Amino acid sequence: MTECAVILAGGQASRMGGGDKGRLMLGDQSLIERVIARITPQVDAVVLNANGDPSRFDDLGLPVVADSVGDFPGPLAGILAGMDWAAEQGHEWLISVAADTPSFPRNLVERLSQYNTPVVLAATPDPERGRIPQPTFGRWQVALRHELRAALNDGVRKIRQWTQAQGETLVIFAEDDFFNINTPEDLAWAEQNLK
Ligand SMILES: Nc1nc2c(ncn2[C@@H]2O[C@H](COP(=O)(O)OP(=O)(O)OP(=O)(O)O)[C@@H](O)[C@H]2O)c(=O)[nH]1
Repeated sequence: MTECAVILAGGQASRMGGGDKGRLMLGDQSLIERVIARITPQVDAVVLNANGDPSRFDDLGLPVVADSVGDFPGPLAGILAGMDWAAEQGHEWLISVAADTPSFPRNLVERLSQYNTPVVLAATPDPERGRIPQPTFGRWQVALRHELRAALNDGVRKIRQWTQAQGETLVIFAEDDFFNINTPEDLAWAEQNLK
């Protein structure tokens, strides 16, 4: 079974002051270069989800797909864009990862693919809440795209509002694997703590 992945880079990065968050440098590589390097060995094909002029990503050598629903509707629309691309390419399953999370697990796809339920999400352990879903990191059955499109057209925006209705499976990973970079302070922390 072939797996493909979408890198979600379609946000506005407002907490970072705008622009493409994935282009921020962390050490000698940008966030998105780190994400590409980490996901590529885990799947058969990778597509980038971003809005605006796609030619600004030409140097990355990946196909680029934009959101097809509204203006900045959130990552669920990026997952739909990835699913539509996956369907065109003949893939049955799609992995999603976020462009602002440079150190996600190297065994992400292996772990998520152990479950054959239509939606499988990564989660991290939490002493109080038990687990915290990381809903931009998931494995999605591409055939769900028609239902997802309908939900987005109905105004659904929160990923888990939709995934819980699909009977999501949560897979627990180690606590610090999904540190994501939202603010300049996060980037400074990552420069000190992430390799
Ligand atoms: N396709 C798509 N992806 C999005 C959208 N908004 C956020 N994302 C992606 O979802 C992930 C988490 O994004 P956030 O950090 O919550 O949002 P952001 O827009 O990147 O940053 P803020 O504006 O600071 O919240 C990142 O990979 C974003 O690129 C959107 O409207 N469309």
